[in-house]
Amino acid sequence: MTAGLVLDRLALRIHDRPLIGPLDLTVPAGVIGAVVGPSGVGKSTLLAVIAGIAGPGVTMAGRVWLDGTAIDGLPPEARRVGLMMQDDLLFPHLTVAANIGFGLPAGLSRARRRALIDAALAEAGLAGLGGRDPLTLSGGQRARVALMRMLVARPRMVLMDEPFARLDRPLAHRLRTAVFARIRAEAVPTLIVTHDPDEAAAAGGPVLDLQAADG
Ligand SMILES: Nc1ncnc2c1ncn2[C@@H]1O[C@H](COP(=O)(O)OP(=O)(O)OP(=O)(O)O)[C@@H](O)[C@H]1O
Repeated sequence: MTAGLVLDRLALRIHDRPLIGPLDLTVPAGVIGAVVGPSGVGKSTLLAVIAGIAGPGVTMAGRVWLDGTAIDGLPPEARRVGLMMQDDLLFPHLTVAANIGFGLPAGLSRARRRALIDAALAEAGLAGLGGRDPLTLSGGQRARVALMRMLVARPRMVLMDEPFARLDRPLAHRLRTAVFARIRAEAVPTLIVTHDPDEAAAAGGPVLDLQAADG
């Protein structure tokens, strides 16, 4: 069994048009791989296929393995993917604490939920801000809420689509360093879509450079 995420002769089509692949990639547990390539080549679609949330026009051949199990036939909720996107998509009508709590499994006691949320807030440097409306936070703070919401769900892999692209460079750099360290500590395989060569290098794992599929 190969621990981690394995794309095995994965090829994607959009309706009748080949989009990417066939390609192979192995991202071991605790390693962050980067997906790069020109705009429109299919980077976001690749992540959506791995997560099981691609639209009906997208078809795939090949297999997606996670820790030795083929996950490509599983419903998205069974894949246990943590997603972080450019727009962090925090729920504006929920408090910061409730946004993080949204990632927690059902069935926990109130006290346990509260303890986990407080620990996540403290880790993110947001202690005391749990009652705030997300729209009153800075971009960097919102990104940290999105990270903690993802991590409290204990994902088995992490997929990030330009999560820092909207932040200014110094902040993006600081946040990226912290997020990468935190994700490595979770020891899950991770893929990040990026246009930034520095970010791909900082990820440190394999780089998947997508080019337009021929024919
Ligand atoms: N469900 C769908 N139906 C039809 N076309 C789609 C669908 N999903 C994606 N596409 C098309 O597939 C192509 C790849 O899109 P995708 O967003 O994956 O590219 P990308 O490499 O992430 O681009 P960018 O770097 O600009 O974000 C685009 O031409 C897009 O319009």
